[in-house]
Amino acid sequence: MNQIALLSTHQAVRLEKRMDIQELDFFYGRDKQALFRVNLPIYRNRVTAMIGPSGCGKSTLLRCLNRIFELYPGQQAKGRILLDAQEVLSRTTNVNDLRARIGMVFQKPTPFPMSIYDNIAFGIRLYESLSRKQMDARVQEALEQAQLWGEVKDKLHSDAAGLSGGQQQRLCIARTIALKPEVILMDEPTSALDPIATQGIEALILALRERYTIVIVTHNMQQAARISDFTAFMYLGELVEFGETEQVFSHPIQTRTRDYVQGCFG
Ligand SMILES: Nc1ncnc2c1ncn2[C@@H]1O[C@H](COP(=O)(O)OP(=O)(O)OP(=O)(O)O)[C@@H](O)[C@H]1O
Repeated sequence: MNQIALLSTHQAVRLEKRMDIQELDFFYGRDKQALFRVNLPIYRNRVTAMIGPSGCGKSTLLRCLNRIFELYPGQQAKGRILLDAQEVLSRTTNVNDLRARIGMVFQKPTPFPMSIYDNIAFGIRLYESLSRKQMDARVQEALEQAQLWGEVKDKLHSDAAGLSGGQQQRLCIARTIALKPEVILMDEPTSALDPIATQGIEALILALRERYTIVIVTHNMQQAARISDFTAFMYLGELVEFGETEQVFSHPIQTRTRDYVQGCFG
């Protein structure tokens, strides 16, 4: 088992790596290199935030973790990414299975044009054939974990487009959870939401940490400070600093990190 002891501010805690990014380079076409030799551990049952100014490579890095970038021609990752012992970037890795193990939630809530129930059931049907009763239970479990069940249980067969923005984003999280992922990637999941809906999603992320490993890209440094255990600060495609969130924000080691978290640029 891949464990390390890390001395946190208050206590020594044992951490287990769920993913490990090693010497990762990323290219958009031939000429544009967007990531440079990134090394980063992702710890199990922790929230890792990626922060940094616009264009520094946060989303690119996130999109490498489940190989979603491969949906676009000309994009290439070089280096190594491990999910436990599995080589994420290997040609022999089945990307559909990988994307079930590593789910993704996007910036804008993107419910499918179908009922609330079918939004959840749709993805499950691609991977498993469940009886109606089993499917009902899975849909309910996913909506409960996403803290949406109470609000939608009486209208499961209504169009998902009728939900509020915050509810739609929780539905997208439920859709991801329903596939029983190990890791959930979130790319600016609250940037299209109002402050109340944002609070709801932040509380949900903290609750989900009990069961899942979460990686979140955020522009919002307060958000990173509120909800993450670890923070990675990126700049111009390089990982400048990685550490416990409290350390990165209160006692950054690198000058560029300090300038960024103190709002000197960004
Ligand atoms: N499809 C693309 N083709 C070419 N270059 C791209 C493409 N997508 C992103 N880039 C470039 O790659 C670099 C990293 O972009 P990326 O979107 O990962 O940054 P980011 O930190 O997530 O930015 P933001 O916070 O603005 O979303 C930038 O220089 C960007 O212009």
